[in-house]
Amino acid sequence: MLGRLNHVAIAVRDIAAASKLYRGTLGAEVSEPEALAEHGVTVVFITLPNTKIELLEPLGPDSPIAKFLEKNPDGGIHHICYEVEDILAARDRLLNSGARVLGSGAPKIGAHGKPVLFLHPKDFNGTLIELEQA
Ligand SMILES: CC[C@H](C(=O)O)C(=O)SCCNC(=O)CCNC(=O)[C@H](O)C(C)(C)COP(=O)(O)OP(=O)(O)OC[C@H]1O[C@@H](n2cnc3c(N)ncnc32)[C@H](O)[C@@H]1OP(=O)(O)O
Ligand SMILES: [Co+2]
Repeated sequence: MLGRLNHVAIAVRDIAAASKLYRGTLGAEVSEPEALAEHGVTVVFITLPNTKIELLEPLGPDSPIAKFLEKNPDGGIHHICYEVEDILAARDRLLNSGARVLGSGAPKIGAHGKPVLFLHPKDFNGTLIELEQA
């Protein structure tokens, strides 16, 4: 079911400073910040030869990133995103297996304009998994 690793997401307090670090110190290609109010994040993507790094800064009062940073003050790896060929078939397979699909279970549109779903970290070795329609 799982396709390529689409991105690894890192929660940061200051996305401008983190972008400068990746662009300057690490010499990486970093996109411009994009506010995704419906997800409570400001996001940039760092393009790598084989995948991307997603930097996430809290946006708004109910951001999941703000809550994550309360427990992880220095930031850190927030989630990993796998591509799937058919996100609805993937969702149904996961639900049938007893795994928790977060939210209503209906995919939302993510930063790449594709449908995404999230799976509860407690069901997957303490790792928040995002699935994105390939
Ligand atoms: C979609 C746009 C963009 C894209 O790529 O396209 C993004 O990726 S946006 C990313 C931000 N959106 C989300 O993260 C949505 C999914 N997340 C959630 O629904 C929540 O954050 C959830 C359910 C993972 C946790 O929320 P909750 O309010 O329950 O917070 P708690 O601190 O109470 O967490 C409960 C429990 O889970 C552990 N936890 C929380 N976040 C993570 C994490 N990122 N990785 C691993 N574990 C996590 C937390 O420590 C708690 O464990 P406990 O042992 O009870 O302390
Ligand atoms: Co993501």
